Amino acid sequence: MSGRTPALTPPDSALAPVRHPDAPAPGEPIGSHYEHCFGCGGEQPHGLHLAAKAGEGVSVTAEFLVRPEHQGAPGLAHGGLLATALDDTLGALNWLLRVISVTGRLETDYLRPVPVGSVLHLSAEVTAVDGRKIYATAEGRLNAPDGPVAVRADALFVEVKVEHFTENGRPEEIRAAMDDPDQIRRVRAFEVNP
Ligand SMILES: CCCCCCCC/C=C\CCCCCCCC(=O)SCCNC(=O)CCNC(=O)[C@H](O)C(C)(C)COP(=O)(O)OP(=O)(O)OC[C@H]1O[C@@H](n2cnc3c(N)ncnc32)[C@H](O)[C@@H]1OP(=O)(O)O
Repeated sequence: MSGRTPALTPPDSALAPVRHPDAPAPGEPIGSHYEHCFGCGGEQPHGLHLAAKAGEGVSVTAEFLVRPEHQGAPGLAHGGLLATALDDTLGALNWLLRVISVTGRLETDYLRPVPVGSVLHLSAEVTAVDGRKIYATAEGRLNAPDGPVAVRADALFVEVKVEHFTENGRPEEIRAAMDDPDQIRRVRAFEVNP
């Protein structure tokens, strides 16, 4: 059973998404937006270590290996964690639009259990843009890009300014991020957005 609520249906005024001219080329790794991100950061020992790549149009793909740390039921991935995988893959779409946005709403369908040891092959694409609202969809397939669909999601991301992070985050982490030249470089990538 799956269906999209009205809040996730783009209005008639919504536009088709436009790939930014400086978006990473199809197949190019996108890299983590923050090394301590639970979804894609390299500095989170129990994190998903999600590795995303740019796709065609305004789309991305990503993979993650389900490890014992990710269990909910014995031998199976936790559902909230699978939502994290979908959410983080959707977040990588920011690099295709060159817009900073955060999840406003995420609706997830769980279609099959995901065993530990599986590789979840994720894909996400922006379907429409209406002002600051970015409508997107994602799915995760078991063990191959054309494997059975285990999870899927519809989402609304909302464009924000960098102050969303600097004004709301805990000062310790904000200071550390500001002192990290790699982090500043990642944020600067968005400042060229027309
Ligand atoms: C030096 C520092 C370094 C910083 C590092 C920067 C690098 C970062 C780069 C890239 C980041 C990528 C991150 C990826 C990680 C994966 C994604 C996540 O997990 S993000 C975390 C989870 N999400 C939140 O924590 C959002 C919490 N919510 C909010 O902050 C606000 O509610 C927000 C921004 C979503 C909206 O608040 P408003 O005040 O700005 O705007 P309003 O007017 O409320 O909404 C705008 C439009 O969106 C609709 N909208 C908002 N929320 C909605 C909802 N839940 N359902 C339906 N529509 C919604 C509204 O109805 C409105 O629509 P109408 O313009 O009136 O047509």
